[in-house]
Amino acid sequence: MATLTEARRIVVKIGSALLVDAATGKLRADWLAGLAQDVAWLKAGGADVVLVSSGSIALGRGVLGLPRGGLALEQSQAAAAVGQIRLARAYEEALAPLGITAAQVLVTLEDSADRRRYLNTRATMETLLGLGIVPIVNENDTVATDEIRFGDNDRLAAQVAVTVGADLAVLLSDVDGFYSANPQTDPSAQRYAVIDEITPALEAQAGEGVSGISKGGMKTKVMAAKTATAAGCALIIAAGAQHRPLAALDDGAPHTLFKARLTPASARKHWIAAMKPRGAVRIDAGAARALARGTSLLPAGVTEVDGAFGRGDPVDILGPDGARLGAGLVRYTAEEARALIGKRSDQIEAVLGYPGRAALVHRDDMVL
Ligand SMILES: Nc1ncnc2c1ncn2[C@@H]1O[C@H](COP(=O)(O)OP(=O)(O)O)[C@@H](O)[C@H]1O
Ligand SMILES: N[C@@H](CCC(=O)OP(=O)(O)O)C(=O)O
Repeated sequence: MATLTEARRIVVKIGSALLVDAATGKLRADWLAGLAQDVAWLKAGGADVVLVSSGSIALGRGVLGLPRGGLALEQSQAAAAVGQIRLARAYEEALAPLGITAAQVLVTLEDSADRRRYLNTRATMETLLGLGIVPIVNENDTVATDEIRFGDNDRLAAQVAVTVGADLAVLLSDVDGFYSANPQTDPSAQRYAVIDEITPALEAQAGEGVSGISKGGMKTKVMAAKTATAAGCALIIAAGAQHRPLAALDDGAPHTLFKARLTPASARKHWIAAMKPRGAVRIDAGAARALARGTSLLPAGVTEVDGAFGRGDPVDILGPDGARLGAGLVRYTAEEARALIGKRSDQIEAVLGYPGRAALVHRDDMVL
């Protein structure tokens, strides 16, 4: 299990109520400065950090002078457009003094449902993290219609955690964990410290939020925990309102930990193995030996390509005798793969007319 200081890649979700003062509609800049220190501390310990931050609507509605209470979809989208620019700037200004570069990433539900967009998002996030940058993710509220919305950043955070293969997600909230009932309305509610398995009975204990500027309450947090833990990512719900909430968590502040059910790598392999193949590549004996040693599949070892697949699609990997060795996500279209049969890596650019990638199927995307 990954605790805060052991985790290698951490997604932290920040709710609107933490970042924006409900009474004034203003950003809580001192709190954000503390959070930036927490991020710098985690990065100094060697972790990659992704922030999923709500607050665009809460910030924007203050600027636009919109009344309290529910907003029409167009109003919240307009508020998000105004608020998001301020939100991104606030993170940039909080992180820059600590030598950390922030990047803004706005996504919709479709970006995780469509495999190519999903793989693209993943590649971009990987590049950003490789450069030491902290991506600040939010839903692209201005373009997302109701049907294609997450609508709450709890589930978005879990999706981001799965996408980047995080081993820990932390949902910072106005409550310090998951209780047997809503503690704001039921004083006898008890906080769970550790949850190994999310049962229907447990799920039924999660209620809506009551704070007014937040979305989803505990229901979406438990749904997020289900998504994350099934993909090998532990999830913590903790209170975020205090100064430096992550340092406080490390000092033993109360929280609820949902344990991961698999490692991120094994969860990914389960996912790949379960996909329906869109084609097949046959490989030679040398390539089969190389794959068994754990290397990626290069075009040089391919002898035949079947099917009409696109980039990122699952394909079967067949041995020289046609026996199925495994499956993987292919990095080229069927047409490109055919053109690359038997080619060395230094010939790829000449064949395709652009540099391309060395591996046809990367070992992280392969299950044997
Ligand atoms: N079983 C529960 N345990 C804890 N909090 C709960 C529970 N059921 C409902 N809640 C409510 O969920 C709220 C947290 O969610 P929410 O208001 O959406 O905050 P955030 O902005 O962090 O997403 C709590 O303040 C509480 O009112
Ligand atoms: N994307 C929306 C966030 C919606 C949301 O989940 O809010 P919250 O419950 O405060 O985390 C925004 O930036 O306002």
